[in-house]
Amino acid sequence: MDQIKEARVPCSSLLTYHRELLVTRLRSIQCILDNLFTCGFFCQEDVEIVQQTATKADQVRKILELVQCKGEEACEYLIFIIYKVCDAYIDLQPWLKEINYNPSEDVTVMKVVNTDPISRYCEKLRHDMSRDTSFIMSYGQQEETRLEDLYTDTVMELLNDCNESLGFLESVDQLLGDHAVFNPQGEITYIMGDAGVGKSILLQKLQNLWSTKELQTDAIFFFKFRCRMFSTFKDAEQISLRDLLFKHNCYPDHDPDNEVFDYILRFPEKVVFTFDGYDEIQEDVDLMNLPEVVSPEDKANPLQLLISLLCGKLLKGSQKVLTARTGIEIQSKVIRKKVALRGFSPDHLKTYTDLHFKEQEHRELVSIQLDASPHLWGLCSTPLFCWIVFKSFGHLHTMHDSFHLPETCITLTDIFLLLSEVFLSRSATPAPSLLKKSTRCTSETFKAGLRPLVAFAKLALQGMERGSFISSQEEISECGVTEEDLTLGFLRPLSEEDTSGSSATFEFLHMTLQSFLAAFALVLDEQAAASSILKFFTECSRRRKVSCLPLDSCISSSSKPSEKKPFASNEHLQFTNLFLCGLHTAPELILLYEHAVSLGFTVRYTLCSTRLVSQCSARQKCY
Ligand SMILES: Nc1ncnc2c1ncn2[C@@H]1O[C@H](COP(=O)(O)OP(=O)(O)OP(=O)(O)O)[C@@H](O)[C@H]1O
Repeated sequence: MDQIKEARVPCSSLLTYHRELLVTRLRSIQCILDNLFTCGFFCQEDVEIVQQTATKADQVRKILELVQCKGEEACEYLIFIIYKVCDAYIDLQPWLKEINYNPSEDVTVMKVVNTDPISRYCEKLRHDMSRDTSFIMSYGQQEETRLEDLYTDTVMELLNDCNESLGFLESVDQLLGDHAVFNPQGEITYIMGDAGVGKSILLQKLQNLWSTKELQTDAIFFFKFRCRMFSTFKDAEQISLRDLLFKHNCYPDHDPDNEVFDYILRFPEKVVFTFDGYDEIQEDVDLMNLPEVVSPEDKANPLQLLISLLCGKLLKGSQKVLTARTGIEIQSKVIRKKVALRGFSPDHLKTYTDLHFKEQEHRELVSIQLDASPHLWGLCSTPLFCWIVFKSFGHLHTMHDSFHLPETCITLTDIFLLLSEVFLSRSATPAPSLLKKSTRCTSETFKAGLRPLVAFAKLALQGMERGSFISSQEEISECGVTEEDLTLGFLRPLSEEDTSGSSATFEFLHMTLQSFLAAFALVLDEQAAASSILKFFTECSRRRKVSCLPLDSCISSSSKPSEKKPFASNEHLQFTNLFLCGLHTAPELILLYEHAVSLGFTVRYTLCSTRLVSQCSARQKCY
């Protein structure tokens, strides 16, 4: 052991011998100064001497000079700082390997505090990411569930460029790995799936795993975006890549020299991006006529920045995870790996049931009903619908001591009517007493909740018509939704990162709920012309063939869609159409119509039922 110690090259000699390399590669001077000062090797005057030196290279020269004057222990400690804060001194890690650096026992007991802006920023990112992803946002502003208490794996099928199966992904932490990569040149991991199948939650899980260092990746930066945010900027608005990353995620503190952004530009492979909901992009910017963004210093339209990032024209080498609804085509040459989400398998559903219901008795009751109804079972393989069904089970139990869904409750329209009933009953019914539960009376709940229901439905329809999933406070008030109504659960607040504006904005709990309520509004609208109820049918048949997205126009010269579309996909409109079909037979609606008429509403029930049935009977099987 002593012999090994004697054989060591003194650290002061190493600093002399490799001086030139250190001068060119040593960055993050402040962290070195902070630690040398805290450990007593440098006094305040030494620190000031270094800080007053003009250039970075001269500052390093000064540090080396001073450290060498302080003796071998100080030199050894300097190298130890470089070794310990490896993220900040990434350029010097090969050098440590080259000199076969191994810290001595004496130095390892000394403390090194990481005050490097890059490492501090990574810590801040992880901290914020953990805070933002630890809960599943649900039930308006009132209830939140811990992600770890409810997250259940879903079936994740790996596909090749021809959409042939390459097997299944076993767990989310392997998502960024090399398994099933069909195109190593591509940089996008593309996740697709139907509405409510769990794409956003999968990303949330991925982000949460990264925040706790459980994800298999050496990425130290993680930026998350919802694609719809890119459509909320004004056409002429231009921002820099730096602002896009920092203002819409988290800002680096104490970084006067812009070291964090420089680092990101130098090491893009250390960055992971998630872009959720590519189908939600409103393509009303003429991308073909915008100049390509290739310089990270240039300001550009945010949508253009997004496309440049996805195509690898900006931050080439960074890893991108992109989600979109099934049916959105993206060229294979930019895709590295493709994953199709297929929802809960029977085993997943069992796990989810166990997580959702704490009482064994409840679990059994739910399982019996699921087993008895293949249709309900089918709906529950989609996590969103499963969540609604289970919430409704819970509601029925709390309010009415019943644990049975009505026999009719097997279509998606029924499920959303039940959800609406659950929401509306929150204001209509007083808190249930422990001893005496009220009797469930659906029609009474709907009657009592007609005013807020009509207001939410109007808001949903207006959003659909102007092509938006986001509502401002003013729009909400204009439709007659009150402060109190907001607590029912139909809407949830959007975080500032998801929008470009600063005032409060809201979205419906899920886009399918907006589609459902829009259908509701269509059948209740007393003003609109009779033909308007079918307007989305016409819209959908007109748009069916258009499926190109901005990414296509960026990476190839594919023809530009001829029409201006409010959304890249019109699935939300199709949902509305299908809900219209479903609604016309719902018994709750018949009662509600009667009530609405007695209150002076003119409703189109008869009209819509006759017209829609003839138009859509083929499509309404499960709606
Ligand atoms: N893996 C999961 N474990 C538990 N619950 C889930 C899971 N996936 C989804 N959910 C439930 O379903 C709801 C909807 O999921 P999510 O928003 O991720 O769907 P989506 O595929 O992104 O839908 P869309 O395409 O409409 O945006 C979640 O809020 C959550 O309650």
